[in-house]
Amino acid sequence: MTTAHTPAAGPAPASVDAAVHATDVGKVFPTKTGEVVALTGVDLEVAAGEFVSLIGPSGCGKSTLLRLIADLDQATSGDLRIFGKPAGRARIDQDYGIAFQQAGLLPWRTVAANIALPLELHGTGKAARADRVAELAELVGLTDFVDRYPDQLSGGMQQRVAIARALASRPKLLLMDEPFGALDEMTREYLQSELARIAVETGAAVVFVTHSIPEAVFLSDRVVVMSPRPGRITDVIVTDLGEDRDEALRESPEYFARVTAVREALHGAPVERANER
Ligand SMILES: Nc1ncnc2c1ncn2[C@@H]1O[C@H](COP(=O)(O)OP(=O)(O)OP(=O)(O)O)[C@@H](O)[C@H]1O
Repeated sequence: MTTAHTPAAGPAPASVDAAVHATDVGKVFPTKTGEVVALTGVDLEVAAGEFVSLIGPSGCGKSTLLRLIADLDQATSGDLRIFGKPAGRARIDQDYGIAFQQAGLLPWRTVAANIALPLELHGTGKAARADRVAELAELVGLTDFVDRYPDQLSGGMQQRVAIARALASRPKLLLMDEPFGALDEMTREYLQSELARIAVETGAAVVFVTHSIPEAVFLSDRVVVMSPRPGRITDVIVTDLGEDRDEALRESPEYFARVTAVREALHGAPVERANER
């Protein structure tokens, strides 16, 4: 098996079906002490149903890129399309769901009512909402907890509620910024397995920001490596690990080889290109 690298530079071919299509995207923040170039020359295409992680040192622009995709901020230059639309249009159409490190649940609402929130905002009727909430609670393994309140749940369970809420409107794209960053290692690995299963079951594409190399490799079809000052993509590693992201994978030589490849790409060391031998 080979570890394939694709060059970070050069615009990807346009595809209307792509979940995300970024061409030469840049973001500059004006500050009192001068301009901060948070992103420059970002070319990235995330195919429908593809799981892509963004990894890199603090300040390399991972969250900024995710925020641009989510229409929480605007690019200074370049072109960004979500399923062929501008990010603002995709937001209105609820084409994507969002889950961040803080689950961000409403404490006065039950689990069911938190999951139902996007459906309420979308004007979904009560009966259809109840059906969908039951479906989502089952998907994330919280059927017995729908009447609980967030402060009665563990951190891992709260994140599962946040994932269910993000999936409520059946988005074909999930945007996740370190959703498991605050969890203990065992819960984290458990939720990684759950997320891998959910991504396959829903067919949603995922753009996932993380600081963890093993997490990125375990979950992703491709790991996008970024570098700061200015924030940019420096490498893209295809994991080629198939759809079965189970516990056996964590012990496999292929998995360790990809972890090593991402680590070397992050540290800027030349990685032996198996496909160029
Ligand atoms: N609103 C802002 N105003 C000014 N500078 C900003 C703003 N948001 C981000 N930046 C700067 O842009 C750069 C990229 O920040 P960003 O948060 O995207 O990095 P990151 O890779 O997600 O970092 P971390 O891993 O620490 O979360 C940093 O230099 C940061 O200081």
